[in-house]
Amino acid sequence: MIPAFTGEQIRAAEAPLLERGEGDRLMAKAAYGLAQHTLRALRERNGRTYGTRVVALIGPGNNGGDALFALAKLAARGVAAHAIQLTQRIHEAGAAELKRAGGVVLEKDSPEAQRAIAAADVIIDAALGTGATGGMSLPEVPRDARVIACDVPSGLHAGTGRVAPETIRADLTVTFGALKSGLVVGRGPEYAGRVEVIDIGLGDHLGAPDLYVVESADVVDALPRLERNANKYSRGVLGLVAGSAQYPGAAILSARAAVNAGVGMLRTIADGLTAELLATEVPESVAHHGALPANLNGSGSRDNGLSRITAWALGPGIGEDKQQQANVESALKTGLPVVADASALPYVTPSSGGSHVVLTPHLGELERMLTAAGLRVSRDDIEADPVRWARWAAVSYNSVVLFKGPSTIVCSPEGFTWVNTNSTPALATAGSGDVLTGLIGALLSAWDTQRPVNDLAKLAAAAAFLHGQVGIDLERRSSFGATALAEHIGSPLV
Ligand SMILES: NC(=O)C1=CN([C@@H]2O[C@H](COP(=O)(O)OP(=O)(O)OC[C@H]3O[C@@H](n4cnc5c(N)ncnc54)[C@H](O)[C@@H]3O)[C@@H](O)[C@H]2O)[C@@H](O)CC1
Ligand SMILES: Nc1ncnc2c1ncn2[C@@H]1O[C@H](COP(=O)(O)OP(=O)(O)O)[C@@H](O)[C@H]1O
Repeated sequence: MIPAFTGEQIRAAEAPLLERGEGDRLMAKAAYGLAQHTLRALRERNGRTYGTRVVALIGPGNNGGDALFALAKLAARGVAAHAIQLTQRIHEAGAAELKRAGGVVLEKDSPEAQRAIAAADVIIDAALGTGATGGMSLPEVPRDARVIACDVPSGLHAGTGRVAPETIRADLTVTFGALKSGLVVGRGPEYAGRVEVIDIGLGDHLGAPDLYVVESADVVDALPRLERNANKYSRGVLGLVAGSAQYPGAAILSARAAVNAGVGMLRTIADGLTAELLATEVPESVAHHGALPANLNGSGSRDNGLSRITAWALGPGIGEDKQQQANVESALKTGLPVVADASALPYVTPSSGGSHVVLTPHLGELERMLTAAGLRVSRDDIEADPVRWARWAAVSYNSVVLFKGPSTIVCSPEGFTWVNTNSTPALATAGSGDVLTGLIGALLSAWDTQRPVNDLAKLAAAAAFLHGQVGIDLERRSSFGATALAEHIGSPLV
């Protein structure tokens, strides 16, 4: 897990060091890291560093200071180093160091500045750092220049990932002290490009992180182990309430994903066309036709095998089907681990959530969930601060909330947050969420309900990582749809 922090948290960690007079040392480390990555970008782009051209956009604060010291180091290596002064005041010691090293400071609107920008191999964006959220006019940057953001792209909110209209897209963000949350959620990944973290020695001063980014090692830890003496029941039996006359395909996708993710047994609850298709397309599934008994925990379920079910996956493709809606309600009453998606989400109420419940809304569904919980929130509000609203949902529904999107945000009701950025826009295809539901369902069917809810949230985040990894792997070969995703969903598990 990679810990990520808000801008406020980073500045709080920095404060005692600044009080001890270590500000210059921190800035020197940041500048060194920025210079090293700029040299690497120059070598990649131009095959050399000597004689190349770097322009830095310099704002009024320490962010500009970092870049001025970095430019000075580049100038000393034979790089033509130009600082564009965007504000009346810039970091004085940094500007002096740059001039001493042979670099140049240019006025923002001067013809020299425009020429320097047009000829730049690399542009360093150091207008604003974590101390600001935009409102500064920035020059246009040429398309063929590499853009490196200093700490954060200027105007990007380091905590939320919200961007100002003028924010420039970077190819690389060199960030200092620790990863910032805003670089991995919201619009952050789109604007930050690749992110490199430079250790500047904040170490012990950093408190508990704002959130964690999931890595492949976390996935290995989170997945259930296959025991030598396993049998199909001990591996877990997933009850899948999915599909309707209108959307039978969603049930097929979820069922296929659950089977390929290694569920011990899949019980599908469906009728009509969905049931017929499941019988041929997913022969591993064991069908239950007709309505579920309203009281599944009562006597009578043993005969039809429903009592063997260890977890539920609810919602893909049930649409307006009344019987399937009633089945969702019956399944929720069992108190078994549940993943609820799509049309099942409205049946989870703020009081019926629980520590074994994973809710998987996309943006529109999250908005509806929050509204149903009595919170006044719009899509725009959620997009401006997705972590905040995913947390509100997790707390309001006392459930794990996995908020799907380009970055998937997973919150436990205890306040911990994990983010998956291991994904590709190729996953934005109809049915992709149904596959995720099947995968989470398969993992949940083997879930030990004695384990803490935070571990359940980690499991859900691991599922998002796997789903993303399969998308990335498939995309390398060709474009793909949800059927291929379901077909390969187990591939990173082996
Ligand atoms: N946090 C750390 O551990 C370290 C931080 N460093 C750098 O320091 C940065 C934070 O420094 P600062 O707090 O000085 O913040 P910034 O460099 O982000 O600048 C904020 C300043 O910009 C002004 N400002 C904001 N919006 C403006 C606008 N639209 N037009 C004109 N001026 C505007 C503010 O009044 C404030 O003075 C970090 O991003 C990082 O680059 C480094 O020096 C190394 C250590
Ligand atoms: N731009 C994107 N980049 C990466 N992943 C995405 C993107 N858009 C959507 N996804 C992922 O694709 C899946 C879509 O799920 P969902 O919205 O429920 O679709 P559906 O209901 O059609 O199955 C989610 O896992 C989501 O995280």
